[in-house]
Amino acid sequence: MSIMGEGRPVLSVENLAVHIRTDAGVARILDDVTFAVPRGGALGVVGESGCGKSTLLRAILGILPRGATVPKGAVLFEDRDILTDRAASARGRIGFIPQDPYLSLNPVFRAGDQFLEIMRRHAPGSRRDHRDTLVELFRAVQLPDPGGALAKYPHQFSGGQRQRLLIAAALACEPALVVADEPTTALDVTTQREILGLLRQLTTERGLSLLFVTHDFGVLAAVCDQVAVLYAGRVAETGPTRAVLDDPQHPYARMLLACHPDRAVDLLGIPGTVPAATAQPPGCRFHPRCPASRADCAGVPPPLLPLAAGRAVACPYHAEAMLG
Ligand SMILES: Nc1ncnc2c1ncn2[C@@H]1O[C@H](COP(=O)(O)OP(=O)(O)OP(=O)(O)O)[C@@H](O)[C@H]1O
Repeated sequence: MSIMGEGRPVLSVENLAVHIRTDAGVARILDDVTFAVPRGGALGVVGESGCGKSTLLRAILGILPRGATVPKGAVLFEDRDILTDRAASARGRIGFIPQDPYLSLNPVFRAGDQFLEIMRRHAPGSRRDHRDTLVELFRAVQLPDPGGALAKYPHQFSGGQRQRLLIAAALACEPALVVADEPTTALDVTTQREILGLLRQLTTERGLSLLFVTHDFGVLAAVCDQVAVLYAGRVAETGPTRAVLDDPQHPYARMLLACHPDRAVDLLGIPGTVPAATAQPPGCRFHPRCPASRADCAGVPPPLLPLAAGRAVACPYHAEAMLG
């Protein structure tokens, strides 16, 4: 079922569960996660530290850590399950923008050589074609002296310029989907705003779909038209970003937004903590912290219930909770 938009989504995560065996028991990191990235749209996954954002990205990129199992679910990229269908390998078709531009470039290779090597492996065309594409992309991401940038080493760029380089690299193989992991966390606020504007502009101009992971509602609102709010490895709420931010339905989303309407996501000051992945409570994983919880919230985990206008909420009592 597509809950996010019309037409066939470029990426559909369906009922995904990811477990990792640890010395402390099985970490049930993701459970029944369902959302879709509409073709040409931008979906943000937002949640507190430890809610499973990185694990979700790893599943989508096919790089789950050793010991991880997927007891349930599918990750459909252009209609093929990239978890089980090796031929559906998404390499080159999913561009990835990592969190930290300082750690993500090899310091001993020139920028051009690093990216040309990736393109040699994943993009059709000659080295000359790839060079032309890169220079065009360096111009598109507004790097000074796009031609000269090919010959520079990473330390010769500023932090913001390195993030521009990585955006160019993510677009180099003409991906259908760009996945970004908090790509502006390491940057100052002004540079952050510029990079987010650029990312939004480039993905819109090129008709690309974007999956954006963040812990920051302000960043989410600047980039994404759809949102999935994660809590302890489950989707609490999904829908159009503006509607969810203006009128959240899940008690967790409401409490988060009441704390920090346009800043980082965390529930500091609200009793309890995010449960450890090896000790998830039964039923609704938020119920021990939820002021509206009832006895049956500790029973069966609540599924996402469709609401009007493309929204869905994993709380059968959301309407009553609104009154409380
Ligand atoms: N390899 C692993 N082995 C055991 N537990 C893990 C492993 N990787 C992650 N976890 C646990 O899974 C949960 C989710 O972790 P994950 O890194 O996916 O969250 P996150 O939302 O990306 O957090 P952050 O924003 O802090 O990076 C956490 O409780 C974490 O401790």
